[in-house]
Amino acid sequence: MEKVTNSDLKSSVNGGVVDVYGEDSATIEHNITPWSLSVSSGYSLLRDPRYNKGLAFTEKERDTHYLRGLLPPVVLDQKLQEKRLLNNIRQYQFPLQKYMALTELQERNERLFYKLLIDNVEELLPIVYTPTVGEACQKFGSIFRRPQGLFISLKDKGKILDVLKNWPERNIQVIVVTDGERILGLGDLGCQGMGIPVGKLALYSALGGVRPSACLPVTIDVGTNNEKLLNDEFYIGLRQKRATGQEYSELLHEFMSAVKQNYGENILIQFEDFANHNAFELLAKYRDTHLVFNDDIQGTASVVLAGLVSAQKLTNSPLAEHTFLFLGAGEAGTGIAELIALYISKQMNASVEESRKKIWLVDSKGLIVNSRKDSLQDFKKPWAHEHEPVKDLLGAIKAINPTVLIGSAGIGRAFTKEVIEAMSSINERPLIMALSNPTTQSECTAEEAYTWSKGRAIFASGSPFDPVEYEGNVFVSTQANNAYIFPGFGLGLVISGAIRVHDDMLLAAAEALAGQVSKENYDKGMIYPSFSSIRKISAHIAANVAAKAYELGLAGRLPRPKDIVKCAESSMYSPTYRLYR
Ligand SMILES: NC(=O)C1=CN([C@@H]2O[C@H](COP(=O)(O)OP(=O)(O)OC[C@H]3O[C@@H](n4cnc5c(N)ncnc54)[C@H](OP(=O)(O)O)[C@@H]3O)[C@@H](O)[C@H]2O)C=CC1
Ligand SMILES: CC(=O)C(=O)O
Ligand SMILES: [Mg+2]
Repeated sequence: MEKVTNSDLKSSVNGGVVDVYGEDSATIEHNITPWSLSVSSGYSLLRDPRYNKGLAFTEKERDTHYLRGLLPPVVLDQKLQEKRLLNNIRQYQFPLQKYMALTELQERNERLFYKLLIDNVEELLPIVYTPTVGEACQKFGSIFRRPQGLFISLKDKGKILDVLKNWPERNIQVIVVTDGERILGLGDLGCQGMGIPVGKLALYSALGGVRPSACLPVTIDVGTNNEKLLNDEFYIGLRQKRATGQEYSELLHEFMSAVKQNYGENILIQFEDFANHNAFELLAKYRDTHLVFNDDIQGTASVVLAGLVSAQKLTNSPLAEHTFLFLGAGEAGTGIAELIALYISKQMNASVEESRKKIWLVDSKGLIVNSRKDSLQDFKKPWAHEHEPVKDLLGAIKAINPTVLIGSAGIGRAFTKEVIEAMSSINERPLIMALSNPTTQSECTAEEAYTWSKGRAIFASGSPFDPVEYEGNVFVSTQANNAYIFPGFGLGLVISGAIRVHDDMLLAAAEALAGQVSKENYDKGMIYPSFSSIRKISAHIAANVAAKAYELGLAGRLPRPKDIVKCAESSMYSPTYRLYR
């Protein structure tokens, strides 16, 4: 097995660009940033989240690093610190208080934050991620304490490269960027969408093992059309309507160019929570020139496909024999539909066009059918099949007889009792996914799915639900959430030095995830593995993605490691404290 060293990562991740900020090559005409390196000690060491260990500094470290007297006498190990923090977090009544406490910890002692998150992932994921992160974004202005991530606004036009240079870390491997227009199913939250890239990148490190210092959250503020926020005195963003058209695309283009110029060819840019009209366009525009990945379109597709592949064990019928119906034909809905069609086409040796025929989508105007084709957005057109118009979901279920129902409309409680009953009357084991986030927008609860289907549904949801007891049986639903995919997917791109994302990598990631579902999981009715083993899962996803990158000739990091799973595992960030000399 090849050992991954920091210098390997440095040269491959930045595409060989080591003089990142052009300081060495700068001529007298170029402006440079006067960054300087210094060794942290004393009071400033305690205030540096990356190196602070709080009460865990040893006696020797306290002597060497001028900490005597700045800490009380006790020395606690990381385990005890973790226990104390968990106790404190559990005392808070409201999830938002827990979110704020965890954010403060991240800002105070980064390694302890990640240790706590990794060791208690099932308990804390709903806090740093959906559903609580949604509430945090809604109230971001009021709870704002210290800025996290990089804010780029219309005011920075022409200066985005300089803004990037203000970020203190140089060896960035992953950027998650949003413009805040479609935050979960909560709509336009403008600049307050920053909670999402921050949360996603926390998962990149905790779940996928990408070093926190290599992660850069970015929010591009082009205004907001959310009147409530525009009138909110605590709103943190630009107080104007959203820029659109040329003004929008020029700013985004400047950003995309500056990122590549600053960090090189191998920087991964994950688009997150853009409204669909921009999301599809940005992906199409940059997928051939940048290492880009749209989490809502592609990551969601991969995670849902994994769940469907894994569910074959419970339904006893191959994917090609299913009929799929979606409520919601946007980024998530059409992204998933397209990957299912690609998967089936490969399985059946059929064309993608042929494979699309068993996949139907409903949007706000009803079933997508041929007679609507002229007025449809481009990304919906492949799904316009020959059928008479059907106005609503229940009508579509009756007309199409689906075996799988997937909710991706962001409309809470759209899977009514009638909908679940209709699915249960057609299928012995109806497969139902309520993908919309946060919990308020979920198409139905786990309890509703199991109760209304009389315990027959195979159910997964975007946001988590507690296990449900129904007629003496306990049903454990799992999360169909792209959080299973993007951390390992990104790690796979990073360790292989990939230069582009290919759809076959999404299939490879889905197969790796499906392969991690155990008999024990199936016995409980789960179609995804438990999040408690997510680092192992991520290593397998990363390995499959990296292997695909090598196979497709898209990997820049040569030679190919012999054991890619081990390579992925050994590349993962560990938050255990280090000793300071
Ligand atoms: N679990 C997961 O991992 C993920 C979950 N999601 C969730 O999926 C949801 C949708 O996201 P996304 O696809 O990006 O959003 P989009 O805005 O791209 O798509 C929403 C779709 O829902 C349709 N819709 C809206 N209202 C209704 C209605 N009343 N009846 C029928 N259809 C309706 C829209 O129709 P029209 O086109 O006519 O306007 C559109 O097709 C969000 O809640 C998001 O949180 C997203 C990504 C990942
Ligand atoms: C999970 C996610 O990416 C979303 O709901 O947008
Ligand atoms: Mg998203």
